Amino acid sequence: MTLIETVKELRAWRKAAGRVIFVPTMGALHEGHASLIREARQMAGPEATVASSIFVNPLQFGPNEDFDRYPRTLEADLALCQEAGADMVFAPTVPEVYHADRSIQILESSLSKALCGASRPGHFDGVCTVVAKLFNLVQPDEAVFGKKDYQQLAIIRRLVRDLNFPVEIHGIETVREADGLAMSSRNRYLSAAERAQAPALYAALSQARAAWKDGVTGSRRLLEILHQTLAASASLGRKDYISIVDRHTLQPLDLVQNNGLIALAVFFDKARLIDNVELIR
Ligand SMILES: Nc1ncnc2c1ncn2[C@@H]1O[C@H](COP(=O)(O)OP(=O)(O)OP(=O)(O)O)[C@@H](O)[C@H]1O
Ligand SMILES: CC(C)(CO)[C@@H](O)C(=O)[O-]
Ligand code: BAL
Repeated sequence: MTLIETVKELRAWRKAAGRVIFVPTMGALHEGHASLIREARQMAGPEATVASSIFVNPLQFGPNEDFDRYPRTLEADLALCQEAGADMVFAPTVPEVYHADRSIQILESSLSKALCGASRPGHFDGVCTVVAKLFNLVQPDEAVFGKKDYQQLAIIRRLVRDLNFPVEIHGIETVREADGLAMSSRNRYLSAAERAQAPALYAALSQARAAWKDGVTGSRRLLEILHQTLAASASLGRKDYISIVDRHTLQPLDLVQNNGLIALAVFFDKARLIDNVELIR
């Protein structure tokens, strides 16, 4: 596996790389990331190249967010990438990616207004800007993203459509701990007591999904079910949002016939955790 840290080296690598499948990350890698890289390896077969990136993107963090203390574990990350089947990892510094006097960025004006985007203003503009830059640098044929960050996946699909990036986007199922908690780099911020309560998020989402499968289609009732479970078993959590939306447009739904998404974000002190389930027949 090759480690590349500069744009110049990356450009040279790309000329010889053939078909590329790309997995962008912010590092602090876990089994969720490993599953994306393994999936990319599967898609690539022996012929194509699997590339990953590790870059904590300052543009997508708000002024009071955790950019400075975001975990940086490069050595362990490289070992995980190699074990999962990556051929190349691009791990640039911030000045390598952003010119100090940069003056152009991407703004998303629709899908980013709800869910996480509502409480993280500018976050998805930062994500779109860095993903566009990474796509221009790595020039992948296909790219793989996790459904844990469902809004991000929907916005990346829109980015590719609206700006004509020749990249096929794949969404991969969320990998969970044995007790249901969605794996996330930010789970390490949880205290023991918070970690014990955090599986309640997926338990509540699963209960609402089970009720929907049993015929409850009204969002109001589904949200009541969710809130009841969370009130009973996640007393340390503070809701940021819990919403039922169309899984493509991310617009709120009153009734869910098909193609719904229940998405939530809950703060446990320093850790803001997100999770979601699809309501698909
Ligand atoms: N549990 C998971 N299962 C599947 N994919 C995941 C999981 N967690 C993250 N991903 C995906 O990995 C990619 C990189 O995400 P990122 O590096 O932000 O990881 P993260 O663990 O979600 O970190 P954070 O806590 O910052 O959200 C994204 O496409 C994201 O959706
Ligand atoms: C897509 C991404 C790598 C852009 O910084 C990041 O938002 C992430 O890790 O999900
Ligand atoms: N996985 C999304 C990256 C972020 O929270 O900034």
